[in-house]
Amino acid sequence: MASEFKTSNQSLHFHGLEGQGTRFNFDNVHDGLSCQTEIFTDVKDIMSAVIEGNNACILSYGQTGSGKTHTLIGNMKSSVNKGLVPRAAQQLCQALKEPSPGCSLQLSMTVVEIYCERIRDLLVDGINNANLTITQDKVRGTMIVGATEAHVASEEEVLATMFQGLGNRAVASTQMNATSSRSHCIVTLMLKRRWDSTEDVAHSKLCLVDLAGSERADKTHAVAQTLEEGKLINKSLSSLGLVVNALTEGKAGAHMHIPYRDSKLTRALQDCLGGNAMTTMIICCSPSMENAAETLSSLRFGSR
Ligand SMILES: Nc1ncnc2c1ncn2[C@@H]1O[C@H](COP(=O)(O)OP(=O)(O)OP(=O)(O)O)[C@@H](O)[C@H]1O
Repeated sequence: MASEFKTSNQSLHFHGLEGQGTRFNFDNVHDGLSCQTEIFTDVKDIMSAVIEGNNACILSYGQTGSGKTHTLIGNMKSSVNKGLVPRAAQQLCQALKEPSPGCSLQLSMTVVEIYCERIRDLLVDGINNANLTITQDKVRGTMIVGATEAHVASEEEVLATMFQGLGNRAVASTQMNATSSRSHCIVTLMLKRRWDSTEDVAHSKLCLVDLAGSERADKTHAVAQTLEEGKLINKSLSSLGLVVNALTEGKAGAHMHIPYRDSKLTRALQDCLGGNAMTTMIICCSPSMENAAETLSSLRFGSR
């Protein structure tokens, strides 16, 4: 049985559980009939910000199987159903061809995952890179030390690199999704701008984050390793929520400590979440009544 969603452009009335239902307001709300082109339109300001030199982040949040990877990657065989990463790649690669006068642009990318609070470079095989560290570079901002940086110049190169990385991602079969993502996967597209006359450089980046599923352990029938993974996933998602809360309250005027260092996820995304960076979180929801409790929890997370 399906949960009941009544949606308008910016609000959603969710009536999946007992009671009167709950209304949520978001910048944009899409139902099952929306296509990927519409979702990309919602993030067009983010794309402009990155091309103009700011950092940005798009996070895909939701329980396992709710469509996070679908939203970011989509169906490559159909131009209508391509996800956000190929669309962002296309737009950034187009920008490479149209630099401002006296300026040149270069694009590079990293693909990493955070699995059980350990950062792994997905662009190399093997376990030697299984616990990379994070540093704060004076010029480039938050960096993952030792992550392979691939130079890319076309959408095809971005996608080939991304799929090479995704092939190495940690997945497990849970009761809710046969190939459930058990890690947070971060695809970072980095734009370097260089002025010919002064040789000055400026960096901006877009982090596209496929978060691990926010499921409850009892629903997935998780045992041992999967259960431990689940606990760490939930802990890091909760840290993300606390950082988002602190940033929102900080904007309201209070001088808040932002707990970026409480998880690898928030530390890795530090300069794409706060300051002048633009952040969009996409909350993916299951239409099934069976998942109503998770859906409500995801909607509450997104409305912080
Ligand atoms: N809006 C959609 N339209 C068509 N198919 C979808 C949609 N959302 C999800 N799916 C399909 O549902 C399945 C699960 O989706 P997906 O892998 O994106 O979930 P997920 O949230 O990333 O799960 P996990 O956290 O377990 O990795 C996939 O086969 C995907 O193609």
